[in-house]
Amino acid sequence: MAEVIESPAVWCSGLRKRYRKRVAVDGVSFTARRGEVMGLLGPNGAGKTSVIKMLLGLVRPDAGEVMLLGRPATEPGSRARVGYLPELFRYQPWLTAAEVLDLHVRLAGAAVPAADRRECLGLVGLADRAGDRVGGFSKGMQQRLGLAVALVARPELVVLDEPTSALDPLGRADVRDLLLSLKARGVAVLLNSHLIGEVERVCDRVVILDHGRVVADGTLAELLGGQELRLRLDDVGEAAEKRLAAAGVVTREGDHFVVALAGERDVPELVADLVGLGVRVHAVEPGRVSLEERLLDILRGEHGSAAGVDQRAAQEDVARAAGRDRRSFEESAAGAAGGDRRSAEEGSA
Ligand SMILES: Nc1ncnc2c1ncn2[C@@H]1O[C@H](COP(=O)(O)OP(=O)(O)OP(=O)(O)O)[C@@H](O)[C@H]1O
Repeated sequence: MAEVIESPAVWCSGLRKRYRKRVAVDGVSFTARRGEVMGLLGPNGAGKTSVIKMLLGLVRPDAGEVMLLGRPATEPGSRARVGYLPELFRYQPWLTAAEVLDLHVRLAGAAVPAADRRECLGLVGLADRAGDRVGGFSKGMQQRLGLAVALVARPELVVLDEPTSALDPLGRADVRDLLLSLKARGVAVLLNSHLIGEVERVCDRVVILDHGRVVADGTLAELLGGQELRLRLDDVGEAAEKRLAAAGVVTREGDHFVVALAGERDVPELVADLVGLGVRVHAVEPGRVSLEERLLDILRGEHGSAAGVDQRAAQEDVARAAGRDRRSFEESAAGAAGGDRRSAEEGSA
């Protein structure tokens, strides 16, 4: 029997966009698979929203091709199974939340039973506000409504441009659960977010953009590399040092030994060996390079380079050892996220 190969949720190749003299997107290519949550990361102005808008036909690319769910994005029908939450969202203030959903269901030409529409509002925590006018909604409630709009027609691909920018921590946790439940149902999600912790928790794969180019593309495991172990030890003799070195590359951080585990995953055996060699073991903590550290590493390596780094070089770059600077990119980026707003084409795909 012939193998059925499912088309990717998103495939794009060589996307370019210039706004007057400014090159916003400079040859972007990537693939997002079905049932995968893919994160789009990068600093302000990197081109993330421009890429998203080109994928959805809201901005015309100067060059490049896009396929959505196996169909060329130039076919209007290719967006029928795509849900979209734009970065800047505004809904008709005179309509109720339920009416906004009804309108979008009609625009999508979808047949969604009333019970499913109500359920969708419930999913985003707006069940008891269905009959209230949107004009009286807080920003976070409007963003929740935007999520319902993106999800109501049961899309196979959901594109979310900063879906939690207006949400409180509980709302963010709700969205995380929502994304995981979409993934469990085989829905593909493309997520643009500055909240790196959020991306790290839910994404299978990450594409990092900088200056309009892809500077890294891979699964979290590929980007973050192997596991680290932090051990607080006393009385480490020569034999114990050798045993540690056999487990992986060892660095010292104060009274901690940090071991980048090279294949060895049997931590209890390592600890037992160390104890056997007379070492006093005070603490053993798992550690992994965070996506935030990796992102900063990549972006710092990139800035100022004239030619940009190709994806393979970038991936080799990210496979290198742990990041150094622990400044919170998430906080600074989230704070800056509201800073560079332009008029944007809005709407549902
Ligand atoms: N409509 C537009 N007209 C002119 N320049 C634009 C327009 N849209 C985007 N740009 C420029 O293109 C570049 C990329 O912008 P884009 O919004 O895609 O970045 P982003 O990565 O989404 O940024 P942010 O994280 O700040 O939302 C920026 O330099 C921006 O000023």
